[in-house]
Amino acid sequence: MSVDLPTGISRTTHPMPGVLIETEACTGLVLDQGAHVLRWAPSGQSEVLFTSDCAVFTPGKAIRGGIPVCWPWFDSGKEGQAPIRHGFARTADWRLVDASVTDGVATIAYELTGSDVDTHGFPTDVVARLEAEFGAELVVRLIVTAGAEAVEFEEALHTYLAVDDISKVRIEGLDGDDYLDTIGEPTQGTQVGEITFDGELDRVYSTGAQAVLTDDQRTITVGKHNSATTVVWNPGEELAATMRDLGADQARLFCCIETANAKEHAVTLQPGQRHAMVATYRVG
Ligand SMILES: O=P(O)(O)OC[C@H]1O[C@H](O)[C@H](O)[C@@H](O)[C@@H]1O
Repeated sequence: MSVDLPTGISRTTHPMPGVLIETEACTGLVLDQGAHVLRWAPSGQSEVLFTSDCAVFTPGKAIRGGIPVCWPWFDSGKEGQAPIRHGFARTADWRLVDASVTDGVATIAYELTGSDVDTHGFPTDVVARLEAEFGAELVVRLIVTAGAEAVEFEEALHTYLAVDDISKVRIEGLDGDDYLDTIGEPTQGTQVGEITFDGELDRVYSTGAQAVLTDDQRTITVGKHNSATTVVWNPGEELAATMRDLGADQARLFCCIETANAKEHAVTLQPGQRHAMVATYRVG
């Protein structure tokens, strides 16, 4: 099915096939691979999403930046059983099914079903839909509809936010929330006050709250709905130096705040049931 594109939305092949959004409110880019939102800049703002200078744009390879969609598993899965780390969705080719501009807001919708990809044993009749609304705010919805059988999955909108200098970043909103620190042997903790960064940080928070990131330049608010997990990640210079698609100098330029349902917050749907997880991004 080919989708008619209204003014403000056009096809692109750079850096991979996808759709480009150019409206008065913002610019943006979504790639067909992974239904991957790679760029969003509201008018008057610099790019909100980070992309590594060393990111690899090769079909079938994960992309270091933007908003990778992790589904139906997060990391190595709830019990470490995932056949593909972070799931198959982020490297699969999704189908563009809708594109519209209403009241200056551009909306893009992609779908992925079991006939589009090797699901590695995950039920093939489950449908994943990614909707992204590009305006002065960015709204991203991951909507999953179960097929003929009950299904359990994890999910994350693995968002790389561009920051000026990670050592100056503060994240508010998670004070008092429990987390699993996944560096080395996992340990439980409870957040006290703001999150700040001094080297590698990798935590899976149990929380339904919004997170507010501030650096010297601006504030980015990540709101959410139907999400019981927030993952906060920065690899720090040492680990980043070992990652071919990142590098030591890039680690200070981003912070991941991931709207998710992972680990004990995995989602179970009964046959035919639907679940929509929503992340919203606002700069100011
Ligand atoms: O390198 P990737 O597979 O893209 O994963 C990148 C990161 O994703 C999440 O934030 C995990 O919590 C981290 O442990 C992981 O390193």
